[in-house]
Amino acid sequence: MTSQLHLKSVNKRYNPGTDHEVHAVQDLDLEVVRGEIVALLGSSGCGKTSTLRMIAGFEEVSAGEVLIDGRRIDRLAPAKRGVAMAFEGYSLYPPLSIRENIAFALKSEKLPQSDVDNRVEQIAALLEISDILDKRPNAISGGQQQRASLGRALIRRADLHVLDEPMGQLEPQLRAILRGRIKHYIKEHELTAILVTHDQTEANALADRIAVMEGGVLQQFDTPEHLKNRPANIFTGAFIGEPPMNLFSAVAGVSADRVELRLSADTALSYPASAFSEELRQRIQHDDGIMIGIRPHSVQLTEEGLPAEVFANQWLGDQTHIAARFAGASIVSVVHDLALPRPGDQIKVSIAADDLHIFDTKSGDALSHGGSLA
Ligand SMILES: Nc1ncnc2c1ncn2[C@@H]1O[C@H](COP(=O)(O)OP(=O)(O)OP(=O)(O)O)[C@@H](O)[C@H]1O
Repeated sequence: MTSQLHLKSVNKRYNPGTDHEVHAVQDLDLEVVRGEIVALLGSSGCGKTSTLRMIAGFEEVSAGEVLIDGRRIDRLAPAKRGVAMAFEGYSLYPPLSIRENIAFALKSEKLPQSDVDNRVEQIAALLEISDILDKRPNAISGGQQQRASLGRALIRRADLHVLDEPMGQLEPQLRAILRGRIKHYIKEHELTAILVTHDQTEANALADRIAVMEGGVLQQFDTPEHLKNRPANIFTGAFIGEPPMNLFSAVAGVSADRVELRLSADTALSYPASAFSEELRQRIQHDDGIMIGIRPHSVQLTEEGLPAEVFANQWLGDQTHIAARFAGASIVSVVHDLALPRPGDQIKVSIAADDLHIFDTKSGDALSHGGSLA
């Protein structure tokens, strides 16, 4: 597969050599293949916007290289990079109508006026801004401006589309509708896109692959499914998924026929040895510290599980989150009905070996998912 965007060991340092130096992006390697949608996801300050701004040319690369379609572009002016962008602050031209602003992006394609009109109408309908096409930017809302700016980017045929929090200012219902439409449009027109978001739902819905960043460091670059089922480390495990993964430190006891994972003096998970691969049994037996992770959706409430005491029960309209004291800490379970346990009730929880994620405490790296090595 051809890589359309290639970041090679890219670094961003703000205020280098001063007391205020920030190493915002650290040795970032990332390849986006042609036709792919990639989301940069992470909490505030993780370096995702700095990365996007370096690709677009609004911020210098401190070290490393950025290539688009095999061409090194990190020293070029933004307009010479073949990049179509929707950025907050990369504003619409105030004297032009929204229609003219969007059509302006097609100038270099030298199309007949009727084609320009059709394409503008089509993108405006997709983004639900048909009714404001003849208004000026200062006469419309922030959310409408954002969609106009997104329209101006998406209408172009560029080597790469760079979108910064493209739906950050829209209300949830409109976002949900537009997510599907925008994804379909990008795929239909075979565009390649990289976007920044701090919204997991948005990243999961739009992106083919998600780059999870924290502290300027890429934690994992993978499909939404793998991020959920095969998190590379404790950070990704805890960051991806709602409610967050339950995590416990544990001590492994491995005998010929059982594997015991001791979570506290009075709580241990016990499994037949055959539930874990031979290599994994060897590995956890010799590891000085492990953490085990269990997704709340995988914590089962059963008759024969380990005891826990409920302290909160939250019905969210389509599922219940039950929080209980367990192994000297707490555990959250998701149940898909209006579950009955109330605060103070005793429940029993079971965790299948297939649903366990095991991490090395020191490095944070995943050792296993569901009984076999990561
Ligand atoms: N112009 C700047 N000068 C100095 N430090 C900066 C500058 N821009 C960003 N930083 C710092 O670099 C780090 C990464 O910031 P960046 O904006 O890339 O993160 P982010 O993940 O996009 O956060 P957010 O979601 O809040 O925008 C942060 O510590 C931030 O304070």
